Amino acid sequence: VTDAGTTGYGYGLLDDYKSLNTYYSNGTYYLYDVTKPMNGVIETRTANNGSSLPGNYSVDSNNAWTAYSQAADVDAHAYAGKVYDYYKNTHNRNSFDNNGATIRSTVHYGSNYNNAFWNGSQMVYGDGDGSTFTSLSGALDVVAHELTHAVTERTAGLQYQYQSGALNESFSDVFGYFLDSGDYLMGEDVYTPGVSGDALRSLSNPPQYGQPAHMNDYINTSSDNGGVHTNSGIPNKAAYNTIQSIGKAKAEKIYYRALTVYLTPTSNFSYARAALLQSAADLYGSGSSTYNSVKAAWDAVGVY
Ligand SMILES: O=C(O)[C@H](CCc1ccccc1)CC1(C(=O)N[C@@H](Cc2c[nH]c3ccccc23)C(=O)O)CCCC1
Ligand SMILES: [Zn+2]
Repeated sequence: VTDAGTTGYGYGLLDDYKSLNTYYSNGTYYLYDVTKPMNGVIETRTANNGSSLPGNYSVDSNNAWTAYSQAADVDAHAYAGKVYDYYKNTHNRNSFDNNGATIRSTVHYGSNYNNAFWNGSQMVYGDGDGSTFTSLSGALDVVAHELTHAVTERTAGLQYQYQSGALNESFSDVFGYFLDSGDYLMGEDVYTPGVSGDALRSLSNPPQYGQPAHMNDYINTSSDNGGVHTNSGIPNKAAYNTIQSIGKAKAEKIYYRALTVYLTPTSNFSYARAALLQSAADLYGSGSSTYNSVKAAWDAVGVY
């Protein structure tokens, strides 16, 4: 058999069956998805619990990716494909650069590594320590969060500090919701596997996980790049208010337009309000109920 795109299957971290777009070459199957338009490739690799990137391709002998040790690879690959499809089908964006850039993930990064990140070139996922986290690629909202950092980097370029950094964080959480909109929680599928119902963050109730939900409670700090993972609660709450009043379909159009057309590297919360209002006006009219709902959403968190 010559080299070819193939379809395999496997089980994710929640023991859920997933079909996989794989690649066959010379007796080995790879997590290498060649089904996207304009040669947009999605590839998944493993660091084998080391810390050198990008690591080696995840491989299998028979295209049945059923070993538990492969579950993080299966989820990273399948979820990256889902996020690719979301940006292409909903926003007509072909990968994070809108030019078919290869989407690369590396799983099994580090030892008991309780985090994940976009490093400017690729997504990287730890396996967690089994108590605080399980493998972080096991959550679609986490994968969408990381890939949205790549989109933000190529569009608004929001600097990762203070208010622009909290906006950067918020847009990643909000698009995490757009992908995984069964709840307003962030990371619930991989956070504290031994505890059900908790999460890393909540868009509907940021204070539940130690985040402010109003400008009066903005945290002035230099840690975490100026509290980017804390102060994101304020724009996250505004996004929740917006989604609740106008619905997901309109909200995702407004958020994508603000991110790709109006926001800049130094945009602050007030500028984000203006960018979202302008996007609402562009798409639905400046006197529309949609416009007024976005205005009310930001009034409610004390950002004008
Ligand atoms: O993408 C991001 O914003 C986070 C990237 C964190 C990071 C940055 C630079 C180098 C290494 C890691 C990763 C995620 C995050 O929100 N991390 C938070 C919360 C967190 C996860 N694991 C932790 C361990 C200790 C403390 C905090 C955390 C953080 O790093 O603050 C996003 C979704 C889930 C994990
Ligand atoms: Zn982030």
